[in-house]
Amino acid sequence: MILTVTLNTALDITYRVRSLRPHASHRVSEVTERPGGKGVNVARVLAALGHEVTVTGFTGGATGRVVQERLAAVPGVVDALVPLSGTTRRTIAVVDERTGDTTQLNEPGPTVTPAEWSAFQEAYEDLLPSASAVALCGSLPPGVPVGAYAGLIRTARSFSVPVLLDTSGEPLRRGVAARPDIIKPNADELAELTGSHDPLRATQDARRRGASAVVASLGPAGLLAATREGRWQATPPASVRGNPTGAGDAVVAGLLSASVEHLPWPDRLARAIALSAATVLTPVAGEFDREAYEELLERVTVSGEVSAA
Ligand SMILES: O=P(O)(O)OC[C@@]1(O)O[C@H](CO)[C@@H](O)[C@@H]1O
Repeated sequence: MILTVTLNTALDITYRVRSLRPHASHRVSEVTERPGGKGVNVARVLAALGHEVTVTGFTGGATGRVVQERLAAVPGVVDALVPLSGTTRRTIAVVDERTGDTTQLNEPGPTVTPAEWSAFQEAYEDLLPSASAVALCGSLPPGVPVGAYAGLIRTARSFSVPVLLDTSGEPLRRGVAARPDIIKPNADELAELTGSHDPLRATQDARRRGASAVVASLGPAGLLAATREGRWQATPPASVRGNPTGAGDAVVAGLLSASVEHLPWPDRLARAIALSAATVLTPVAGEFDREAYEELLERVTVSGEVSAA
């Protein structure tokens, strides 16, 4: 199975409003609720692609129960979430129907006690022997040490399980130094990590800092990958309009799915960018339009060069 870790799970609430304006009161035309947090979205996409997936991280309180009930209804996803005395957070995405823009409000999440953090690390070690790959995704809730991902990467390596890290800020910086197999920053996260706003330089710099492969998601410009095997850029056939929440999680799912199938990098990137674009076309994170995905996969462009041996 593929293991996804979401330490800060969430109940993702999406509101659609006619037109979002600061200082105004709004009527919500549609509300959707989904189990979320980045690794949960990754798991839902992987399961839809036919992979066996186990979800771990923390869950607690009434919101946590809703997240678990909703997850139980997703075929192919096994729930291995660790209980928490605090309450799982909510995130709110507000979609402006007029412009299609999305505004995201993410709660910080519940405080994790040292005993709960230890319980999680034990559960994680028990899951690793059955994992073909692990994805460490999203923000850290209060109480979890800032070097948490670095530690989880080292533990995965001791079990010879490849790791993809998708986070930001200091947890990303420390995680990169622990030498993950893949990181997937967006342009801002990459610039914050390296201090460079030139994506080409920044991806190379992030590799020098410890990541074996760097796949930067550059929004409508697609994906830029720097790996040991070579460098590539993957672009969708045309820019797609819709809800971008979860587009990065679909990239992670595509990369993991293709890497456990041992596909070459250009195929991994093609799958990732097609899934990401197909996710933008659906109104909520963690879901994608399969027909659109298959059609986009035929038309994505991957250009680049293989490194000299
Ligand atoms: O606060 P984090 O952990 O960085 O991000 C959380 C989150 O906004 O990311 C997903 C989209 O990628 C949403 O489903 C989710 O709630």
